[in-house]
Amino acid sequence: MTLRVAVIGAKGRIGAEAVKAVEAAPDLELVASLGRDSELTELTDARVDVAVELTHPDSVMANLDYCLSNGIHVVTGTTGWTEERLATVRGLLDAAPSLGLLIAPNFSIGAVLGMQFAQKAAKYFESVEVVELHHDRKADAPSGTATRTAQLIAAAREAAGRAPQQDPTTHELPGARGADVDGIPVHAVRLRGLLAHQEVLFGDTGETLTIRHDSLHHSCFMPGILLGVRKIVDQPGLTFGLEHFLDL
Ligand SMILES: NC(=O)C1=CN([C@@H]2O[C@H](COP(=O)(O)OP(=O)(O)OC[C@H]3O[C@@H](n4cnc5c(N)ncnc54)[C@H](OP(=O)(O)O)[C@@H]3O)[C@@H](O)[C@H]2O)C=CC1
Ligand SMILES: O=C(O)C1=N[C@H](C(=O)O)C[C@H](O)C1
Repeated sequence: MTLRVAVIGAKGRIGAEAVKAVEAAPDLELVASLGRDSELTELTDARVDVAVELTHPDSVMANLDYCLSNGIHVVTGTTGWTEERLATVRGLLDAAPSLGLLIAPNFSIGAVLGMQFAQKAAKYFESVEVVELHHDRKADAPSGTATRTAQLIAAAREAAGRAPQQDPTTHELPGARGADVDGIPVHAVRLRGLLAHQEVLFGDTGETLTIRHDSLHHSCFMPGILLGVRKIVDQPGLTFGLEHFLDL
């Protein structure tokens, strides 16, 4: 069956790449491309099966509300997820139990593997810090990927019975030690010329381990997006993270 797909945020950096990827996929049909000035009713007019939502933290909730209230599955990579927002989308899904929603902090297979490796390493090291580096037009900090990575590391440390990291710093300029995500310091670099990069630094007596991933072109996110589109139609409810659709 050919899936009827829309891209919301079709003129953006990742959205424009997603348009090309969907058009090139033999089992998918691009039936709508929406920008900031488009009407969401275009989605229902075009009888969309799956919407790929790649916009902005300020607009994602309204887009998901429309889709999930109108029988459309969603794959989104937009950032800005909080517990409160997740509770809202769970409510929308409860009212539409046949629909699926994939929220993927990162669609790149390498980045997902990097997060998994970091989660695995977490219990073995006393110290850990996350450094994410992105292009200078990024709307949010820290990145969705870094936030998720830190959350996974913190959960793995807690499950292993590791005490929170001690930081003896008493004199600092505000921000010098990064953001605190569940007890893990996360540092955000913004630099023209970069795309999306992350280093997870682990340290313990006499050794360090660095897990680094580099996204060099937006094409790296496309296999994950296409996988999400194909899988989400058979996966009702909320799926958080592309790893759930991979054989890891
Ligand atoms: N999960 C992942 O793997 C990835 C996630 N991302 C995330 O995706 C999001 C988009 O990133 P990026 O492409 O770099 O950002 P861009 O700013 O390049 O693109 C966003 C696009 O969405 C459009 N837009 C804004 N509001 C709406 C709306 N209400 N309806 C429709 N379109 C809208 C913007 O229009 P206009 O140009 O008029 O403002 C713009 O074209 C970010 O949250 C980013 O972090 C990015 C890369 C990978
Ligand atoms: O804005 C971006 O570019 C990216 N956003 C996502 C994030 O915040 O983690 C994914 C990737 O890092 C690119």
